[in-house]
This record gives sequence, C-alpha cells and structure tokens, in this order.
Amino acid sequence: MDSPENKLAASSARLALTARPRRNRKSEWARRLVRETRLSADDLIWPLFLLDGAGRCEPIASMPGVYRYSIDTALEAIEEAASLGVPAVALFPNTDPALRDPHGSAALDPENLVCLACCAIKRAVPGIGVITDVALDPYTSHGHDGLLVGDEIVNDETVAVLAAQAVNQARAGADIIAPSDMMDGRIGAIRAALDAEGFESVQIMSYAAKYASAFYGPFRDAIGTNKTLRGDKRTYQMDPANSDEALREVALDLEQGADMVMVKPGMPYLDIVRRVVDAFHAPTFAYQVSGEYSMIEAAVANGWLDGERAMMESLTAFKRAGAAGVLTYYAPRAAALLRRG
Ligand SMILES: NCc1[nH]cc(CCC(=O)O)c1CC(=O)O
Ligand SMILES: [Mg+2]
Repeated sequence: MDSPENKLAASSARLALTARPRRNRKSEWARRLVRETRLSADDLIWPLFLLDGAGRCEPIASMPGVYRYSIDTALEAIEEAASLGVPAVALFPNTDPALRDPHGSAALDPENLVCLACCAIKRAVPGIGVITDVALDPYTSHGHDGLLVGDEIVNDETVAVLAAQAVNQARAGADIIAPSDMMDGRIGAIRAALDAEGFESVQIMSYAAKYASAFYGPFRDAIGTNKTLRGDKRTYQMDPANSDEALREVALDLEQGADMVMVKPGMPYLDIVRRVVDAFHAPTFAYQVSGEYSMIEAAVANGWLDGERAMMESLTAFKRAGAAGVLTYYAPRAAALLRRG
C-alpha cells in the first residue's frame, strides 16, 4: 500500500546505532533500574510558622496550603509529620508586633514563642529534630536580621546578640541552630557560645550562601515583616549574580564550625548547590523558599501544572543537584505521597 505512513517507513533506513539510550527508558521497571537519585522522607525538613494563642491554625494568603500554628495545633501537625518519616522541623515565629523592638529583645526571652514551642515539641514528639532560626527579623520593629544603627546593619554588635539568641534556643532544647542572618563571623561566635554553655552536641546548620532574593516575599507575609521591613537586605545577603562568592562564604562557615551548610533560595540556585557539594563534600541543604512554593501553587490553582508531579519533580531536582536534603513547605505532603509509593 502506498499510504504516507508506509512510504515513510520504507524510506527510513534503520540507523546503525550502537547506543540507543531510549532502551533504558522502555518501561517503568527499566526506568526504576537505572534511576540515579531517589527522594525519600529522610530528605525533607519542614519549615513551620508559629503564632501565639491556642487552637489556632491560620491560613497564609500568599502561601495556599500553609498555615501559622499555635503551639498546640503545631504539635498535632508535627506528630503527623514525624509519623510520615519527616526527620526535622524548622521553626519560624510570627511575633506579636507589640513584642518587637529596634533591638529584637524578644529573641533573648527564654519564654518566647520559639522557645516554648521547642520545649513542647521535645516533650510531645521526642523523635523529631527541632531546628531553630537564628536571626533577629521576627523580633525587630524594622524587620532586619541585625541591629540597625543609622541606616547600617552593624555586624559585630549583631553577632553578640545572635550568639546569645542561639544559647537561648539551645537551653529550650533546640537540636540544630540555623543562623540565617548572614552576618560575618557568626558561626564561630555561636559555636564558642554554645560550647561555653555545655551545648557541644547542638549542631549548626549555616545559611552560608543566602541570597538577597525576591522569592522571600510570601515568607515575610507569614512572619509579618513585609509591611515593616525598612529598605532591603542587600548589604548582608548575597548578590544573586555571584557564584564564586558562595564558595568563599561556605568555606568560612565550615572553618568556623558549621556542621551543615545551606544554599537559599533553592531551585533558581541549583548551580550553587552543585558547586558547593563538589567543592566541600559537606552536608549541603537547599531551601525551597516561600516564593518557589507559591509560584508552583499559583500555577496549580490555575490548572496550569499538575501539583503532585511539579512538587515531586522540584524536590527530586534538589537531590540530583547533590543536596543532602531540602527545607520545603511540601515536606508533609511529599512524605505522605512517598509513603503511598
Ligand atoms: N531570617 C530571615 C529569613 N529566614 C528564612 C527566610 C525566607 C524563607 C522563605 O522565603 O521561605 C528569611 C527571609 C528573609 O531573609 O527576609
Ligand atoms: Mg558568611
């Protein structure tokens, strides 16, 4: 027969190919056999927002599917995450505006929201790791991560407060201290302060390469700093155009005693993740930040993306780039999906 299909078949001689990479993709079992990276619940850290009061679980408009929890409801959610195999949570407080001041004093209050939550979690869900954020932005009236003198975020004075904040969190039972402030020299100062107080076994996960990113917008809604932030954070967070600088930052933090390092944001910075992993072979985490999450969710809400597939593909990409794990608002959802298989 002279159909167009037959003509095409007859005219196309077999290619003399030795390699046909498609052979390894011919079926699901074959693809499973050659899969290079695998995501598991062990790779997921769940960042969680806290607010005061009881019985509260408040939606965040710019982060559909993410909530601010009072401690009691947080415990239920964390219990659930632990049962799904999520190894650790990272706590971020939405501090009552009345408790914020120019010095971020509430960061040092042993009964602040994070400390109370930390104690409660260690008691109620002892099997999950608790990561606390070291930075002053949830506590300062100006929304900066450090102390503001004139229009400068002063480094060394801030570091002294951060070291005290870290000790305050360790006393409340924090397992991992995670400085996200980007001041110079804070890792060494925090390590020394922790050790001096007998907290040698408290780990430090340094936000070593944290960029001044537009993708943090929804997070600042979540903790209530968007309205109050004066100016921007470009004098301490990194320029998104830089890559070698990230390696120098990571080197300094590892020298000063960081046990783990982080690159943030995540997906637009996978090249940095890969470079850091290849250069240092240290446990390197990536933060799939609020804006990345909300971008995916907005497309899903419009019917433009398949939510589950976009979630799992984005998380797998972090593993492929070499990350030891990912801080992601998807942690419980992804862990539940991985459990179902
Ligand atoms: N210490 C601030 C902090 N810690 C974590 C995030 C962002 C996380 C996210 O966007 O999900 C930020 C935002 C910022 O630097 O303003
Ligand atoms: Mg640094």
